Amino acid sequence: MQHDASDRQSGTGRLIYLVGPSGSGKDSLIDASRERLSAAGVEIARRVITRSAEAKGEAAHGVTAEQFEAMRAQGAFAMHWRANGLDYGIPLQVDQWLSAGRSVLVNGSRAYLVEARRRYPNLLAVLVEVRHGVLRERLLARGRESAEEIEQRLARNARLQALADPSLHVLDNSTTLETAVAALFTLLHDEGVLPQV
Ligand SMILES: Nc1ncnc2c1ncn2[C@@H]1O[C@H](COP(=O)(O)OP(=O)(O)O)[C@@H](O)[C@H]1O
Ligand SMILES: O=P(O)(O)OC[C@H]1O[C@H](OP(=O)(O)OP(=O)(O)O)[C@H](O)[C@@H]1O
Repeated sequence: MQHDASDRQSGTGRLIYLVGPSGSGKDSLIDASRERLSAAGVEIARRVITRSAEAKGEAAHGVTAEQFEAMRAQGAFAMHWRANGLDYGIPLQVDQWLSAGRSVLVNGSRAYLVEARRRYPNLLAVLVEVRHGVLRERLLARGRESAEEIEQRLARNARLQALADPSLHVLDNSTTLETAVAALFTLLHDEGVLPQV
């Protein structure tokens, strides 16, 4: 089924497009917010990634490159991109949720933000940031990537930081996850995604 921009905006649901460098804590923030988001009626998109299912700390659906290409060719993705040597896809189900008036949180890509905004003009772009130096520590502590892959992620971050988009709402995750979760919910209330309390 083909969708155009007006189809994607027809519901009242809001796309919450969460971005930030690899290692800034997007997955951790999503996991720590999952129950509260669900209770508030916000859906969380499950990413499809060409990363092995055994990879630590990942709630995504791991597929082979061939499976990903077959899914893409069948139109299974609302959005997809390639980064860090991996393919990432966001299931088409996101569009059904939005059309039904449900807000949806997506773990997105900064490099894909312009295209995401073209498709979903009303999206809420949220940037998870950490203080200088923390990123390297977090990536090393996560222990999922090799030293070379970590350096590539840090270099990608340095390139993408230079393109910072002023419309991004910044959430700091340099301290505790609880602080970042609280900041996310404050933002969702302030932006009208969730009712004011
Ligand atoms: N506020 C925090 N304090 C300490 N460690 C954190 C915090 N947030 C995330 N981490 C840790 O940092 C690493 C990277 O987090 P992750 O959620 O995988 O980042 P991303 O999804 O952005 O790549 C993980 O090991 C995670 O446990
Ligand atoms: O254009 P960028 O903003 O750099 O984003 C590129 C990709 O990296 C991030 O994934 P994730 O944090 O899961 O990366 P990882 O594979 O290193 O965990 C993000 O969710 C994107 O899918």
